[in-house]
Amino acid sequence: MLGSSSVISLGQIGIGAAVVCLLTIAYFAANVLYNLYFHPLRKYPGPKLLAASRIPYLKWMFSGTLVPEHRKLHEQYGPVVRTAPGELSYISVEALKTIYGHRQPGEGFRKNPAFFQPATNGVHSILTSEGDAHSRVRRTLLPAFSDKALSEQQDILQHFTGQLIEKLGDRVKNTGSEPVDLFEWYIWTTFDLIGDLSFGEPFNCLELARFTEWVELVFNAFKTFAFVNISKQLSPLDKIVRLMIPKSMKARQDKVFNLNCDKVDRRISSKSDHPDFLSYIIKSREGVAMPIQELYANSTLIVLAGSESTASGLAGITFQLLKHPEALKKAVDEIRGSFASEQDIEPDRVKRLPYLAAIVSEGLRMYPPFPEGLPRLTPRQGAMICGQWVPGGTYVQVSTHAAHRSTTNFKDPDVFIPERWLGDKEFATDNKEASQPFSLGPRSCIGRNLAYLEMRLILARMLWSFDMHLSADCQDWDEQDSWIQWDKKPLLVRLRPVGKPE
Ligand code: HEM
Repeated sequence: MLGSSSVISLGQIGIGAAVVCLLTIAYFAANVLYNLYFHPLRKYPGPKLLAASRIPYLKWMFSGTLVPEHRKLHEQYGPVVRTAPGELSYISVEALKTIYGHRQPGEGFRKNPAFFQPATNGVHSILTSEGDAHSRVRRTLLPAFSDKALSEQQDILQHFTGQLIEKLGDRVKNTGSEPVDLFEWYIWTTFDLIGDLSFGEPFNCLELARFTEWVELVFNAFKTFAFVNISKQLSPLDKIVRLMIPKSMKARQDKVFNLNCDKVDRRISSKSDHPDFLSYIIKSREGVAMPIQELYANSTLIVLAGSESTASGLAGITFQLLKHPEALKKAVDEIRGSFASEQDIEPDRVKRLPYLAAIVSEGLRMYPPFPEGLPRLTPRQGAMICGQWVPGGTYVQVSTHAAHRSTTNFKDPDVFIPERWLGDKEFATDNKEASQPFSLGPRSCIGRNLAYLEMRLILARMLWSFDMHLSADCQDWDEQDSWIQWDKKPLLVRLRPVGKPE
């Protein structure tokens, strides 16, 4: 009796499981059919596989190959491609202006909330806040990035650039022609600088010529964000996937955040007049110009946003320059011909060197530090993009690298030609506005002028002080995967102090 009832119940379980399986298959099949034949984006060009399901897109995100895949898609399908069931990618200037440009009345293009999470204390930073909250934070932070602030911060920039040159000089003296990993040295410099500008104290990477604990903890933070983003898109399995993220990762995030809070507290109580970012936010009469929890969130974000990105840009520009001897010679001639001594290489003067400006623009076009698109959601009421209607709630983006490397925007897009930024007639048809490494509009990079100045000053002093040769095994250095930022490899370069015989 007992045996037969358990057989029946096993049978019932089997039937139940089969029904669940069939229903799941039917749900997915109906979803695929809807995506292909009834979805409002069905008429947009793109491969059927991408229109049917988001899985191939997530696979590219996971494997770090979004950048080359987007480029291939735009080469095959044109300026707009349906890259997932509810997602469109663009490469034109018109799309850039519509999606990221200044807000029209009404609800604009929001950052995709699935991708942008608040800081560890649950408070949104400038990067993740929206609407009026974002405008208020941006207004409060802007004085710290103004021209006036930048000119007051020049000594700090000079100090760390000088330290980089001095330490590299010592290193070359001790190890001779052994190549150095310039990316590593650039990142130590930009971290020290951003630490000093954010908290009034550097991270001491240059001093010790290595990553210090704090920097090691936050280096590659964007890679972690990329994997959290992927997990969030696997709904309804996202909760299970997130359970698989090691607890140590969360503990690491908390530790960094708490260390930052201590640094901010120390800086506020120091009452120092060091011209760092906080000095423009701490007002002696009114106290601090934003709630303290918001200040913690923003200080942490600024260190993350302003360190690896600038080092990445510097490494990309140096790589291109060393691969192109003619451009390198012109840059060296301009720098060594413009100054009488190293002390004369001042931020105000490097800003006026046209060839240096052109190599920075061209280097960032070829190797934008954030090469993927910046995802946005269309407003609820929908929007016209490039003359075509896009329904509300659609994911849209301009794929940065694909736009920078498209023949519809640039002649010979894969060739490093600084002259295209100097009015060379051969490149008169270039669509220069399509190169936007800092994005544009109200959410564009607030640290753009600082980053430009930092990169120009460091490059000028490197080219003044050293003859540089790219190591033979780094000729394909820029072939890299990406998880929000490039997954950088060591940039091995042999340095010889100028004037020193081989
Ligand atoms: C070459 C170096 C840099 C590049 C290529 C770069 C690029 C960008 C891009 C593309 C965005 C837009 C992000 C989005 O829309 O989601 C952005 C935003 C931002 N960047 Fe940068 N950045 C660089 C350096 C810096 C520096 C040095 C700082 C500060 C010290 C900084 C601070 C910020 C902040 C605070 C935002 C958020 C702005 C907002 O949402 O209003 N960045 N950056």
